Amino acid sequence: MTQTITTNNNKTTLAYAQQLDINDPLAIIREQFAIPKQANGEDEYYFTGNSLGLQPKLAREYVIELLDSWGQRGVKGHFEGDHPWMPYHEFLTEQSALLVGGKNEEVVMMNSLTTNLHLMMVSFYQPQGKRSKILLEDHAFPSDHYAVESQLKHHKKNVDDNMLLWTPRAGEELLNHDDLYQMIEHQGDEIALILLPGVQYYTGQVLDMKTITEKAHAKGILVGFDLAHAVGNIEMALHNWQVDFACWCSYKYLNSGAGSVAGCFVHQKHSTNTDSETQVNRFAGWWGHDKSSRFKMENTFKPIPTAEGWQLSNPPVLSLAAIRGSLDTIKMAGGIKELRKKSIKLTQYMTELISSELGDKIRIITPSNQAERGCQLSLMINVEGLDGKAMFTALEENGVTTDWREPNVIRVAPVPLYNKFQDIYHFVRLLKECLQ
Ligand SMILES: Cc1ncc(COP(=O)(O)O)c(C=O)c1O
Ligand SMILES: Nc1ccccc1C(=O)C[C@H](N)C(=O)O
Repeated sequence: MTQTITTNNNKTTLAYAQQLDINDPLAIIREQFAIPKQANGEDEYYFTGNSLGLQPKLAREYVIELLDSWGQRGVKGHFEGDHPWMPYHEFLTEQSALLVGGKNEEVVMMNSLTTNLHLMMVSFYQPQGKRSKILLEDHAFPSDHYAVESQLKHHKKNVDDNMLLWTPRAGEELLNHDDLYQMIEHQGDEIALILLPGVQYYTGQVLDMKTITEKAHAKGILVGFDLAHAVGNIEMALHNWQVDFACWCSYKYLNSGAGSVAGCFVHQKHSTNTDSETQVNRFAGWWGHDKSSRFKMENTFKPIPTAEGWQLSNPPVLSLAAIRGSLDTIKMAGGIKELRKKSIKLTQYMTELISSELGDKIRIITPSNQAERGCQLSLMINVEGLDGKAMFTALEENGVTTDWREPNVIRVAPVPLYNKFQDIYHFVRLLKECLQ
């Protein structure tokens, strides 16, 4: 396709995007990733790090290293080598804690996201008397809905009466925090748990986790966050915000491969009590048991007094190896602070280019304020007779990978670890051509 972008001002030229790439201190990190190719052999314009992140070369290297250790050592690999499997999850703790702003004692990589949501609700959804409701948002990722609904049923609670939904106002896509605060104010003593995303998967809206937690706690409500779209994307301070728990997956902005092991945060205030009568109840397994006596094979569960005390099984170490490779790559880039700096520039540039090149043909439903959005922009096609799904397909045929989410949004996420400013230039150019 020819380049049809107009050059009425500097920002709309390819040269401008090239200049941004030259001045980008993180540009070199792209080389640490495997970039999928188009049929013509050129790099894809990949914008779906919000669904599945690209493969870090270190992830591959560490997985192969682990396979070799298994091949060479057999069972002795649990205890031998540079990265023995027994404590393998511990190699991930420090970097994971930095990503969510938790203490090392508050973070553990284990299980999968929805599994962890369930385990956390077992511990932190304890309906008592009229305080029996769970508040979530109406458009929460379906898995979260199903998890909440099944937890209510598990407690023999009527779902319609006990699922409280925070819904955008009529005709709006974004959630209005004032509406949530009103619900907390007026129905707070009926709510046992608030479970919300850190970043909403459909609109890309960042929620004010700090204020939500404060307001909920003032009414005696526990708060958990699903950070699938937040971790590795925005900066967080879960410990200081006093968040009770959080769960996230590692295959989006954490680039650890499909279905890779997930993360979990449990605030210190809930884990230090190991008294068998008064400790926070949980579904327990041997990997959560005190490490020094784990192999004594005794029947009394003594939880590790940290988030690790919620582990069930010895983890799939091949997956942990991929996560370690990804976390080391993020560290190489300078951590989440540096990623966020570039991310803000990428989304800002994309917003400006869409606005100047496509005007009102595209409506960005993601908040325009930087504090309320991360990498992802959610686009609606605003042209009579053109449907978004067809546009998504046309982009795909031109080497642009985005994703389509029903009912009518194309999600694009320029990711600071591996996206170039030039990717954005080409995305807008091709979108413009597809729209014509
Ligand atoms: C917000 C959110 N919650 C839950 C899930 C489900 O995750 P998993 O399949 O890893 O349990 C996803 C992604 O698939 C998600 O984006
Ligand atoms: N794990 C997957 C497997 C297959 C297809 C999509 C996913 C996703 O992760 C979707 C993502 N959570 C989303 O925000 O849409």
